[in-house]
Amino acid sequence: MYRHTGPAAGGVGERVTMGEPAVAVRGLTKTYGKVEAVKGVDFEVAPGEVFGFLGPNGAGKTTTISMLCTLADPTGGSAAVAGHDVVRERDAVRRNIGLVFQDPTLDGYLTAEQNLRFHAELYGVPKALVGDRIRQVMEMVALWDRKGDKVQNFSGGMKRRLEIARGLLHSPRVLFLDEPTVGLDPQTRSAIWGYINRLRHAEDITIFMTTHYMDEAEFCDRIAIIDHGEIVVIDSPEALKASVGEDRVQIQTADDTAAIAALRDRFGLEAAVREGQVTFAVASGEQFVPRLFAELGVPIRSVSVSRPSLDDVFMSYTGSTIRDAEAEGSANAWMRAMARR
Ligand SMILES: Nc1ncnc2c1ncn2[C@@H]1O[C@H](COP(=O)(O)OP(=O)(O)OP(=O)(O)O)[C@@H](O)[C@H]1O
Repeated sequence: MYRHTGPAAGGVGERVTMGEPAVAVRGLTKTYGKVEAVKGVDFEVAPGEVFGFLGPNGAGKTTTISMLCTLADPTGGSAAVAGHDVVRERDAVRRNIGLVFQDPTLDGYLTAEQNLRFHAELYGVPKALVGDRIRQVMEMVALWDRKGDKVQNFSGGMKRRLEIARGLLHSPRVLFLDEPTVGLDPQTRSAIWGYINRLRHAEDITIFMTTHYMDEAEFCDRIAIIDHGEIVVIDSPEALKASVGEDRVQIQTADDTAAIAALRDRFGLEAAVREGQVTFAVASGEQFVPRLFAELGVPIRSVSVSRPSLDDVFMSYTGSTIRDAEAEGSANAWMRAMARR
C-alpha cells in the first residue's frame, strides 16, 4: 500500500541538476515467470516534460511505472529518477516522486485534510510549511472548501483529485500518474486534465503518466507507444500524426471480404476489418471516395474519412487499433483462464 512506501523522514524536494534527465531508462526489463511484461525499454524524460506511456491493457505500462517508483524490482537494465538509481537509491527516489495510482489509497474514515497531514508527516514536510502547502495543493484541485469532509463521502472524481493533491504535497520533482482518469466520467476527466495542465505551469515538475485514452495522450509533450512490453515509437503527438500522413477511410459494406479483395485488385490498397469496418489509408480521402463508390463493385452502406489521429498512429505502428488490441488482450486472458480450469 502506498503509505508503506514512504521514505525515511527527512529531505523534501532535492533539486535535479540542470540538464540531467528527470527519468533515464536503459534496457529496463521485467519478467513474471514466463511473462515478459517489459522487454528492455529505453527512454529519457526531460525536466518539465509531460511524458505519456500510451498502450492497451496489459502492454506493460503499470509494470514500468512501478519499477520507476521503486515498487517493483527490475529483472534487467537500469533506471534513474531525479538522478537517483531506482534500485540502489530507493529512498532518494521516493523523496523525489509523487504517485497517483489506479487504485485509491486514501483513508475513507479520515477527512481530506487529515489524509494530507498524514502524508506530510510520512514525507517529512517541515511542520512550519505543512499548513500553507496543504491549502495550496487543495486549492489547486478545488477541494479546499471540502477539507473537513470525510473522504468516504467523496465521489470518485473528488478522490482522484485529492490523490493528485496528495501526490504533490511534498513538492516532488516527478509526479507519476497511472491512468489518472480511468473509470471517471468525461466531465470529471476533463476537469482533472484542467488541474494537470495548470499544475505544470504552477509547479516546477515533470509529469510521467500512463493512459490508454488517445485524447489524453494528445495533452502530452511526447508519448511513447508501448505494445506487448516494447516501445514501438516515441515522439510528440504532432510529429507522430505527421509521420502517418494519410487519411483513414472506413466503409461498411455488404461483403467485407469482397471489398477487401476489390480494394487490393482495383486500387492496390491494403485494407483490413478494424472495429467492424473495412479500414484503409489513402493520401486524400475526400478525392478518393467518389472513385470508391464508382469502381469498388461491392455495395457500400456508409463511409467515413478522418484525418490522421493518434488512433491511426497506433494502428500504423502496431498493426492494430488500441480498442482491438484491448479486445484481443481480454480474449486471450479469458482463454488462459478457461485453460487453467
Ligand atoms: N504481479 C504480476 N504477476 C504476474 N504477471 C503480471 C503481474 N503484473 C503484471 N503482469 C503481467 O504483465 C503484463 C503487463 O501488465 P501491466 O499491468 O504492466 O500492463 P498495463 O499496460 O499497465 O495494463 P493496464 O492498463 O491494464 O494496467 C500483463 O501480461 C500482466 O498480466
